[in-house]
Amino acid sequence: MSHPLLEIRNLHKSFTLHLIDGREITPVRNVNLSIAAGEHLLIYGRSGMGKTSILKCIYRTYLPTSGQIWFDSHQFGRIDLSRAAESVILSLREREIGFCSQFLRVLPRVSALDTLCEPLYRQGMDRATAQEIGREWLQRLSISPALWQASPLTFSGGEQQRINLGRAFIARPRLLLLDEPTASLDEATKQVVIAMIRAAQSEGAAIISVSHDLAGLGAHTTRQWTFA
Ligand SMILES: Nc1ncnc2c1ncn2[C@@H]1O[C@H](COP(=O)(O)OP(=O)(O)OP(=O)(O)O)[C@@H](O)[C@H]1O
Repeated sequence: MSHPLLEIRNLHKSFTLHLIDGREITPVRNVNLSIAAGEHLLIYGRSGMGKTSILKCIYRTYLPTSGQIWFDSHQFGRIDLSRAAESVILSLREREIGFCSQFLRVLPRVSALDTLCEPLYRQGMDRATAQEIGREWLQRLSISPALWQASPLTFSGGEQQRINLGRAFIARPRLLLLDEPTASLDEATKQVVIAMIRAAQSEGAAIISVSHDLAGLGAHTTRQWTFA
């Protein structure tokens, strides 16, 4: 592999279950993996094993219990995401690392176009330019123009999922973390999403997907890792 963009060493994540006698569980135990630009790694494994928790540790939604997550940042050089300051993490999320969770968090009364463009607004891009890019993405995502000014709150599950993915992709992050990107999509929509992921990969993004879709998405990944 060429020089890794991300390198995880001995990652552990434990949770204390305060509501159940303070018991501790450690779903993420001694995880080591790395990924280079232009690669797509698929993490596969039984439900509840800790796959999503790995993505959340990388994105720092979760603070790792121990281990290191080295990221080769454009802005900050090689940096350990498990120890980086909050301000650094926020800046990386704005410019270098995208995350698509399984569920879209929608603000009421905000249109699909603005929901999609929000990562560009946050970068300081002017609204007209951002919306031009946003409209291109809505087209690419096969969202009907009749829905562009509507709130995604009223959208179908598959439409919400596409807006959610678009938000992760629109700022062209160098590292994309995708949690079940093809779940709950019909075949045609799944192909749209797979094409988007492949395009990001060919533009040099490193992608880590957590997915049960070995036959569909899995066929387009460069590596698969069974997490057990
Ligand atoms: N914030 C949290 N607090 C307590 N326990 C948690 C938390 N997040 C995850 N867990 C627990 O950690 C374990 C792993 O969860 P995780 O969501 O990472 O699994 P997964 O492999 O992604 O599952 P699935 O394939 O079903 O999405 C589960 O037992 C879950 O209940």
